[in-house]
Amino acid sequence: MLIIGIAGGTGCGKTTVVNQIINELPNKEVGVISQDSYYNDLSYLSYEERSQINFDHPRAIDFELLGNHLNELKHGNPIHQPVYSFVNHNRTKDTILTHPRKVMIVEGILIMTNPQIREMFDIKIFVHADSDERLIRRLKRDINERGRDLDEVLERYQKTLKPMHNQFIEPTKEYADIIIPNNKYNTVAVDIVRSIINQKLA
Ligand SMILES: Nc1ncnc2c1ncn2[C@@H]1O[C@H](COP(=O)(O)OP(=O)(O)O)[C@@H](O)[C@H]1O
Ligand SMILES: Nc1ccn([C@@H]2O[C@H](COP(=O)(O)O)[C@@H](O)[C@H]2O)c(=O)n1
Repeated sequence: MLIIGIAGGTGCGKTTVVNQIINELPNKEVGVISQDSYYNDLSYLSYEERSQINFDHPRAIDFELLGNHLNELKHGNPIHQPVYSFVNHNRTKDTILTHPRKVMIVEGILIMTNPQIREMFDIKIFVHADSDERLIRRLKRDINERGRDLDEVLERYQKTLKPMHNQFIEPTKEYADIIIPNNKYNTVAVDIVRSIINQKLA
């Protein structure tokens, strides 16, 4: 199994790049794991308490479960990937049965901050977009898709997102084998990653 980690700040376009990469690849051969599925289970907190959590700090992620799941997949076993609700700030009761594939892509802002997880990646990719571009995209996406309003996104950006990005996420760029510039759609970089995957699948 080839495991590809794709990191980068919020709004840099990780999900979009992953979708572009897997588009046109046989879906029985490539699987995707999202770090968002591995936010800690916060069922013991009220909604108000959950909304105060710093979701951009590495301790917000259940890396133990993510590591166990990647190990299971490596050993050929299926996993039950949790499903996350951004609206409720919590895991749902649902899971997605995820089967091992020849190529597994793991994407998320913090996946390269954890040494054990980082070591599991055969290829490490960092998607870069400038912070103003990321903020604009994040605003539009969170308002349209994640049930947020303007003040909420801007307050989170100033209080946690920006400092956490600078402290934890941006420094992981140094671990990357490939950095994808993504201020604009980057079809050349996507084609290169897809051809690496095709070589593995051949
Ligand atoms: N290169 C790009 N140019 C313009 N908009 C983009 C680009 N890549 C992604 N987007 C848009 O930005 C938003 C955030 O992208 P997404 O892939 O969800 O980022 P991430 O997963 O890194 O948070 C989405 O609405 C997406 O359509
Ligand atoms: N309940 C939550 C949990 C996380 N976030 C934000 O999601 C961002 C990571 O997801 P991307 O798709 O943007 O990579 C992260 O910056 C968290 O602030 C949230 O808003 N609510």
